[in-house]
Amino acid sequence: MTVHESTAVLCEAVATEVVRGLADALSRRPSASLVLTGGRAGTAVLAAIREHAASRTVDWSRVDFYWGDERFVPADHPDRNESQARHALLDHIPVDPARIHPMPASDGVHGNDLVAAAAAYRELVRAMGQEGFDVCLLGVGEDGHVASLFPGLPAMSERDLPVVAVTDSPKPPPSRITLTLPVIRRCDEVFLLATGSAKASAVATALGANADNLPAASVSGASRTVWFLDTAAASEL
Ligand SMILES: O=C(O)[C@H](O)[C@@H](O)[C@H](O)[C@H](O)COP(=O)(O)O
Repeated sequence: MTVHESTAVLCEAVATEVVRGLADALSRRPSASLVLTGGRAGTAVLAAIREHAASRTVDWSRVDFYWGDERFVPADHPDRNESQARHALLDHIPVDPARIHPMPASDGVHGNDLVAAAAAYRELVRAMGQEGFDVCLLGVGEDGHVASLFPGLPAMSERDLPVVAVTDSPKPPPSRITLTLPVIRRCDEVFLLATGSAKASAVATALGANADNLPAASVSGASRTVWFLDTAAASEL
């Protein structure tokens, strides 16, 4: 766990760790993979990566970009995590377009068929085999959700399928696609992001003795799990 005095300092710290993790993976393999998250903190981290001095040390053309979750809305809808990620980072670094793997939109090849769209992304993730993603970013919600895994909802109980459809998200919009716990737990490094006093209760619960099955308390990386907090989000620890 690391605590930072401001969101800007937190984002710089996360950017440093993401760049390090990707560069390390690329030193060992032909490609690396990064799972992006939606939300304000997740998007601010992407902008920090864009501005980061060491960002140039990463051969971005060898990085595969996936999403932890996505809102099932039209591709040009402002709610799309993909649009926000492209604006904050992907449009500004030398990526290989074929290595950007957005979750389907509701006006894509699967039309408004959320189940088919989730199944298509499931096959994409399955094609990775048993190897996990290298780095996974997860914003933490006020209720302790991560990705589109919400407390007590069915997606939290999925232990087989790596990707599922969500139709009952308490955080609008209701229809989403999300990675599930088993595939998140195969990620090598998981970085959880929480800023602001509204997250303080969820953070304290997730890191406390009675986390139960809070989604944010249920995820971990295969080799490393780091909580990045600002002082407000850490204020109830
Ligand atoms: O698609 C989404 O809504 C996000 O993936 C979601 O999991 C988000 O990361 C958290 O709700 C935190 O969002 P904030 O950082 O905006 O509070």
